[in-house]
Amino acid sequence: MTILSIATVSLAGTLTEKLEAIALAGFRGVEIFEADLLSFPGSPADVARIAADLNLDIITFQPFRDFEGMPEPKRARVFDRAERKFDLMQELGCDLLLVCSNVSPESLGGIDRAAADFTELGQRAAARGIRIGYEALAWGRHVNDYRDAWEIVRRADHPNVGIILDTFHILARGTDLAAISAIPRDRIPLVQVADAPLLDMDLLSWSRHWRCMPGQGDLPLDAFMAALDATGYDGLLSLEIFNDRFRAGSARGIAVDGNRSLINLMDRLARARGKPIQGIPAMPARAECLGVAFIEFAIGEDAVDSFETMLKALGFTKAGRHRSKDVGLWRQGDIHIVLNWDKEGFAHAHYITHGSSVCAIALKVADAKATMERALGLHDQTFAQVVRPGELDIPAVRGVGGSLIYFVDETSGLGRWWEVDFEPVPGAGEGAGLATVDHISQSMLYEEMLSWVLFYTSLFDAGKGPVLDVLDPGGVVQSQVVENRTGTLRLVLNASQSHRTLSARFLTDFFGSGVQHIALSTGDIHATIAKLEANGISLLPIPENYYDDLEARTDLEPAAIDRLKAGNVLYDRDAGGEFFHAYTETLEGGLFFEIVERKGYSGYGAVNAAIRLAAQTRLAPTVTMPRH
Ligand SMILES: O=C(O)c1ccc(O)c(O)c1
Ligand SMILES: [Mg+2]
Repeated sequence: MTILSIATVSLAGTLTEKLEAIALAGFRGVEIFEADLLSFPGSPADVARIAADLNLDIITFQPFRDFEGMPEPKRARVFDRAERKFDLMQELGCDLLLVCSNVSPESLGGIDRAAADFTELGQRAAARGIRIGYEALAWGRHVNDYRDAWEIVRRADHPNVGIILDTFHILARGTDLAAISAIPRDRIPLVQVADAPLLDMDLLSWSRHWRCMPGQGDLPLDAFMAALDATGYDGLLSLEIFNDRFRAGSARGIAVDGNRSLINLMDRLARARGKPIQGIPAMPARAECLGVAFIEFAIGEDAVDSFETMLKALGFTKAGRHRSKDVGLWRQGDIHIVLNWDKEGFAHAHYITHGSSVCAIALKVADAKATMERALGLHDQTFAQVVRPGELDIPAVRGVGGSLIYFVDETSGLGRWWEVDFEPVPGAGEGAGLATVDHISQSMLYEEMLSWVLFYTSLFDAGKGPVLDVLDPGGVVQSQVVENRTGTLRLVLNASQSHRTLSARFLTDFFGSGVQHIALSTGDIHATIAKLEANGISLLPIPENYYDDLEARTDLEPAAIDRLKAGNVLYDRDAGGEFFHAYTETLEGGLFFEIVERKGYSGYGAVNAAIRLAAQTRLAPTVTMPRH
């Protein structure tokens, strides 16, 4: 049966905090890193007790370094050191020692020499009821390939000596996976799992700082899992993630992410092979997002007038009044905006914490119940509040910054949410040509970004784009897209390590992560902008220099450039077509809208982001409006 585990090195905190977070996140096993034990103010037996109380198995003690191929007299000393660690492991109640391949310049190569060392270590370990797992580090001095490690283990020919496969070391070097299926599964005591973004850097730094949870990076983990599955392996799967951000994050949050990432990985494998995996509960497939049903703003009573005025100016019409609460529904094209200033319930709590802001996003899915089931299976945080008679109970999970993501579908009646909850308000305005929500951009803490990438891509049938660096006058902002193939789910996640970027200042002003901008689509950006301007909406002014450069680097006619300039419209193009976009000036609270027109284009205008950020910074250099 598959047992999920994690190495203590993956998390922040003291050893006790780590163990508690690991147990709470649903892991059954833990790998104790030596450094965590050395800094623990108690005996190994104390650690064993804490783990037992938490119902955690200490599956491995690691790493044991620079063992094989040492010349005498070092060789004798290495065996003495191993015996000391066996003592410690017995106290710890752990029977598997991870030996990683030797990196010492003093070590001698030679497969038979290494094999002989492992035979002897196996004999000594067996006398203590201990097993040895040999792992090839990608930067090992003589052994850096799992195929060589396996040959050594095979020749050592001792039942207590096996091979530990670590996805990072194998995939980072692009090692061929075919040889995995030739390893008997009972010779693999442990498989360590880690992902990583593709980076052009030395293997050691890449491994020690940039590993991440499966699904957060770019390594071909599905191919590895398929090769491993061919051996029939169904034992321990342990996350071993060296990552600077995770070490600075919350142990509990990162541990939950880890568990979620493994469940998601195994769910992918189960689907690929068409057979469930023992020990991993089956769950519905990733949900297809069919679009944004509505965006809900929690606002103060005193802000209702100004918000409604702004929505009107953007071309929205009041379409409904909530039957029992201070909530209004506004509509334009297929865009629905809910304004909530009720004094009770979730929205109010959100307003108290964050000020006027987006408190919920409702997404259309094929089956809301199945989506919720998957969310539960992934340990996503579900949400429920008191539902008054006559109101719909819309299933929801917690999203970025404590906001909600609602799921509505067409099959369960949830799709008619507005008819149930709202009294229609007659009359329709002419609108400004805005048709759909194109994308939603969320700003968050740098440490959170990978968590939300995993959250979205494990729950929804969506992928992630590359991490882009965007220059803000106050620093660098990292930007990553989460989107599905049809473009019905498009999110842009932003975070920065500087405190002076617009994205970071949004977090400070807003008391947390959240929606910073909403992009609305139009079929004719020039007509839409003319309407908005006539309605008194100020668009973000774009400097002349931008248009001079655009003229120099594109084949756009001068008249077309003049038109863009007049409307403060930015331009981009890709293989699919053209993109036009403009921004409203920033509203109270740091939120703004983007107006976009896509003509076959599938990106987000990232080349223009620095221009936009500089323009916004010029308009709002340091002070922001009070929020309450
Ligand atoms: O970076 C290291 O030294 C190291 C140690 C132990 C491991 O299991 C590993 O994968 C890497
Ligand atoms: Mg490892």
